[in-house]
Amino acid sequence: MSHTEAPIRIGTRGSQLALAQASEVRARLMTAHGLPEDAFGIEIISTSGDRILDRPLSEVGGKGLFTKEIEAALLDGRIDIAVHSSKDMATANPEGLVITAFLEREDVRDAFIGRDVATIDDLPRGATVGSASLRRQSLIKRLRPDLNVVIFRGNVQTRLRKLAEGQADGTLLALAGLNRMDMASTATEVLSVERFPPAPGQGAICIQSREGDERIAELVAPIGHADTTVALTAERAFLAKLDGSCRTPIAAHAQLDGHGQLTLHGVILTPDGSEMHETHQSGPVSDAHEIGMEAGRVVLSAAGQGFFARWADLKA
Ligand SMILES: NCc1[nH]cc(CCC(=O)O)c1CC(=O)O
Repeated sequence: MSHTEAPIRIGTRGSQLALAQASEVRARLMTAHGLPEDAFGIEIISTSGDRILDRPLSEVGGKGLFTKEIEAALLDGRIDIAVHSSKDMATANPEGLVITAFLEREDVRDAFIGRDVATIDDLPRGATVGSASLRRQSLIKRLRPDLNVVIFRGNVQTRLRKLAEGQADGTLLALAGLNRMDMASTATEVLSVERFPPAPGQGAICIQSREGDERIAELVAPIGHADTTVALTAERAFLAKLDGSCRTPIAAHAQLDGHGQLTLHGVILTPDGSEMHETHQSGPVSDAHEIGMEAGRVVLSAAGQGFFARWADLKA
């Protein structure tokens, strides 16, 4: 069957993971509406996050790095739908764009990938772990202060190549990404959410469209996932509360109990992992945003002014 209308253009990064996510969105839209594959076009857009590979994400500008160029294409009308990893999105939505839906979350946990050993505990003293994420660097140093952490930038395939080449003894990746690329067997250890709390939004695909584009809003509505949306609302509110005031590592994970209650685990750490402040805040799912804000206030006041000042010293 061939489709006569102009294809709906889906914008995505070109990494294998990004393409897997865009294909999943297309497949879900095809199923939801009985549309053929050629009703959609996939447009690859290169982002600064794909091009700048020699510096940690926090130095290059952090959030927005993997989304800015795709959002510009959406605003310009070069694409109709943007597909992002929610984890890579800033908390402020650009003017003229809206988050149309979050898809049902994949596994939220991080995985350890060891070269010669299977687990973090089995790494020899002083072993090297590669990661570009401040959160992962900090959490692994907290577990194993003896480890040497090096910056690992690039997409999943690049990082796994660096690991295979011996640039590190282990690395950390989102299990969601590995699952989406049928690479779950690459993980040698799956890390629990309490021991290794994930990034806000980890494992959830986000769809963005132009404000007022009702055709796209209607098309996308059936593939949105209500529980994921609630969880992401809480996690992103926590991030928004902290974002303005610091660039310290942040972790957040919201869980629903199936009876209308949500619990958010929110965490901030120093980059060396020596100091951590965390809270669990619960309430009705209808208060997701407020629960996230409250968790942010709690960890901010527990950390105190000195927490951020000390980190400024560390950076200098
Ligand atoms: N820019 C990195 C990025 N953004 C989203 C994911 C994983 C997939 C997800 O969290 O949905 C990854 C790779 C990783 O952290 O291993």
